[in-house]
Amino acid sequence: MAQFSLFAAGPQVLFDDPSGRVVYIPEVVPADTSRAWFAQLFEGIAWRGGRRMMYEREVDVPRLRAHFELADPDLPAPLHEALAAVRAVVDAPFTSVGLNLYRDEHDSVAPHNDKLEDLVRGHPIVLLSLGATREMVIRAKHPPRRVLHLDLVAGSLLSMDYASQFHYDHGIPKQRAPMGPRISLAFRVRPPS
Ligand SMILES: O=C(O)CCC(=O)C(=O)O
Ligand SMILES: [Fe+2]
Repeated sequence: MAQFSLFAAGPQVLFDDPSGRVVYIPEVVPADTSRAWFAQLFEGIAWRGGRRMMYEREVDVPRLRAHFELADPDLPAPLHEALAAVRAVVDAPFTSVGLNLYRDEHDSVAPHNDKLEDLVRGHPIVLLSLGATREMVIRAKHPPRRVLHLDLVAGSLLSMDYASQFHYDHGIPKQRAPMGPRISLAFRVRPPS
């Protein structure tokens, strides 16, 4: 089971019950480090757009993405360092990192749970935020439909356990106010393919 081994600025347990455990941990990465990682990843990653079907129409995925296996010998240096920072706080044998780039307030990720077939039971998904602060909405799938609005600040971690993916959706909604770019790094323990 994943365990927290070190609490930088103090974790905020958003919920921890049979429906799942979700914990926000601010200030895990110092501001100058998270700025440097952001700049290196923003410039250095081969970001990909995507297409998906929506209401029987193909549309752009409203953000850019990238993905690495953590065992990749070509893993970019900031991702190595970010993995070490995450592993210092969340003790799970992460195997992959998914990167999302929200270019501005128009980019988003629709409410979803992470695909269970991409996750090993018992291990959390951990999101490390860089760049602009964006709001995450976490909403229970079943009544009473508890809703949490959470600001994901640069340098923070959000850990969502496996069970929470059954019971909650999470998303990053579009905003009206102008926003700078944000990068999130989603560390996962994926089953061997
Ligand atoms: O950008 C985020 O913090 C959330 C990303 C996410 O939910 C995902 O990649 O599955
Ligand atoms: Fe997700």
